[in-house]
Amino acid sequence: MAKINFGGVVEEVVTREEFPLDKAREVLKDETVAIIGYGVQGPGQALNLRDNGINVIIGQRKDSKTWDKAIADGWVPGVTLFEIEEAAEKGTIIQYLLSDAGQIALWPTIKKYLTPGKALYFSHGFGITYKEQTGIIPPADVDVILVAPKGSGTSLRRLFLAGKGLNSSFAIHQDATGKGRTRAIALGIGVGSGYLFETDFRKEVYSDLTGERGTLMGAIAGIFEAQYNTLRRNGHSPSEAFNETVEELTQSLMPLVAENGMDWMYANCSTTAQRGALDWKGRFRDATQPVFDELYESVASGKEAERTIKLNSQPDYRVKLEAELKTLHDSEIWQAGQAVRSLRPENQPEK
Ligand SMILES: NC(=O)C1=CN([C@@H]2O[C@H](COP(=O)(O)OP(=O)(O)OC[C@H]3O[C@@H](n4cnc5c(N)ncnc54)[C@H](O)[C@@H]3O)[C@@H](O)[C@H]2O)C=CC1
Ligand SMILES: CC(=O)[C@](C)(O)C(=O)O
Ligand SMILES: [Mg+2]
Ligand SMILES: [Mg+2]
Repeated sequence: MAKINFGGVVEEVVTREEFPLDKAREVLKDETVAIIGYGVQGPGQALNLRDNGINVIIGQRKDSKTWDKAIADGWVPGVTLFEIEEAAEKGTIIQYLLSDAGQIALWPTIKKYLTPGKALYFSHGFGITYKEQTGIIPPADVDVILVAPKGSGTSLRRLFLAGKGLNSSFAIHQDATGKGRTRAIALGIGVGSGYLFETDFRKEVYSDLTGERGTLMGAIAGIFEAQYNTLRRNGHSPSEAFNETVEELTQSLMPLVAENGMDWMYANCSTTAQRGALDWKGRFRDATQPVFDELYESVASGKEAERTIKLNSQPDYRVKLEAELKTLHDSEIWQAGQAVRSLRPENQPEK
């Protein structure tokens, strides 16, 4: 493992340099990787592994939209695309990439195919960590490993095609064969990760649930709405409010942060902006800190898992979820956004 200094803390991580793709191919050459579920992570990981020369098959319900999507992506029924049980039987490594609620529902089925020496792979610490609630307790004679790409399966695939990659965490819950660790790292490299950092299943799920409920998705949407509302209530147009809240952030400022950090983004803004941002940053931190602490507590106590399982296991969960997403879609801020995006130069018809 490479020792890298992360802001003064030295961590041991796996880089693509020390664990190149050739090594991953060598480790996995006799394995059949069965990807169970073809939702968001499934396609991203499966296609990257396939393009990297790993032997991959897909397990997916036949009467589903994603079965057709798998065919469109080049998976062949009876050759590389199977019903879930058949794929689970054929796989030596089972990548369990159903939704977290789906994993609970299908566990009794999948468990049957976990014969000694196989590996069970997750991209989330959820099922194992909250085992009292999920009932997912693998047999002792299989490897139980995790690789969790830090981002959407859609980005995992897009970045791979662009010659880039997302970073992933990896973890070993059980190394029954003694090959578990190498299997996990090889798969992490194979799915197209940037570098890999080690974690455990509990830390993975605690950080993941906090991140997506927090700055990555929940907090950012909430803070967008709050600022947008303030501007609108004070007479600003949707155009002005949206540009000043979202468009400028995604189009101009966050790419600068991604490239070279927050201080560099600040340095490329006016001294007026820098003065104000430095003055207000602490206020926002202090106002949200209690919310983040409450969120972490809700994750660690299992409350978030309980709510997710309960709501996502209801037969009509998709209808309800889609209604909520539609409300978000139809809200003024995101409708204004649609209009703003349509006016981007690259979205204008060529003259
Ligand atoms: N969405 C993402 O980009 C990320 C997801 N993850 C993790 O990866 C895993 C998979 O997540 P997603 O790809 O988002 O899943 P998803 O919500 O897209 O569902 C994946 C598949 O599960 C199938 N499914 C759901 N319930 C089922 C059931 N009862 N029986 C049979 N099939 C069922 C669906 O047909 C779909 O093909 C989860 O553990 C998630 O936390 C990790 C990192 C990012
Ligand atoms: C994309 C990702 O890693 C998330 C936000 O944690 C998820 O989709 O669960
Ligand atoms: Mg995540
Ligand atoms: Mg997540």
